[in-house]
Amino acid sequence: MAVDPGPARPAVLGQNQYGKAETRVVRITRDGATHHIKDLGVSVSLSGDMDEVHYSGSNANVLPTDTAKNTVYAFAKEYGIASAEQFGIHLARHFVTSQPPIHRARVRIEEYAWERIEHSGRGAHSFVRRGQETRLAQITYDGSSWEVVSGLKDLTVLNSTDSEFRGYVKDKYTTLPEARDRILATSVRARWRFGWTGEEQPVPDWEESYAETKRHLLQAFAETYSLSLQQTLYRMGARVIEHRGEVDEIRLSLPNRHHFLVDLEPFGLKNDNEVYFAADRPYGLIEATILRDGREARIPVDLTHL
Ligand SMILES: O=c1[nH]c(=O)c2[nH]c(=O)[nH]c2[nH]1
Repeated sequence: MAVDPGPARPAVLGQNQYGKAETRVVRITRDGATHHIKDLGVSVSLSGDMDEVHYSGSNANVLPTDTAKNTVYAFAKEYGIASAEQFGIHLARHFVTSQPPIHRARVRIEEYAWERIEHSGRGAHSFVRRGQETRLAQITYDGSSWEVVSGLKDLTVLNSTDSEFRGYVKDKYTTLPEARDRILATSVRARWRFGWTGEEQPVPDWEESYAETKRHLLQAFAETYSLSLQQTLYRMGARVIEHRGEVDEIRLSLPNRHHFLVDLEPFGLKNDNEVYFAADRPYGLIEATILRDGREARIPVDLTHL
């Protein structure tokens, strides 16, 4: 008897693939007080004998996309991330050789590069994202008086240790575990207003002032042992006011770019503060103005429109 060819299909399945896109994995490797960071967005696309899941809904050949995500995290722990290419080769080989229905795996990786923040504090666990910031300036003149506000946005920084968050209010909706050693990461958005209002006063060296203000923001971030992002924010602003006499006021808007430890216990692996999931939203948003004592606050509260 001839094999049943199944129902005639007027609509035939063409190319198909599936997987988990943009798994954000941050791998910290600790070499004593010197930390190394790898930060990747990994997208896995698998294809092979996948007709049935489309035609009949049978999942018998389907490795869940959730498993693809878990594999990325588990491999980051077990094998480390020497390079994006090596990590991708490892993953692609795993999917094709361990699952007979999967014939092809494509792994696309975006790597976000970090540089160390040079500073005089202890440890080497402070990083700034390469590509860096956009500089901003706003100048206002009414015929007699000047107001200059400078600033920056998208200056992304990360401390892989020396950050805690504990002792906060707990109500019946609080589930956040206290953290004694967490990653602290943010994209700095800042505006600072100069005391200079007119030509009779010496004009600040704008280029030097920008470079130094940025340097102080970075150094304060790197050198503060953080009990909260609020405390770090205050230290960043205060350091600018303390060191840059030309600046009267600074406003900082700091998104708390949460990095959650991945639970690797289900795979029999211990996560010793090594593998993190970098969440993009929602994020905490911590904002404040720091003023030279006696000066007036004039920078708008909402920095998005300045
Ligand atoms: O530094 C922090 N400040 C907070 O106010 C806060 N809230 C939260 O959930 N995590 C954090 N972290």
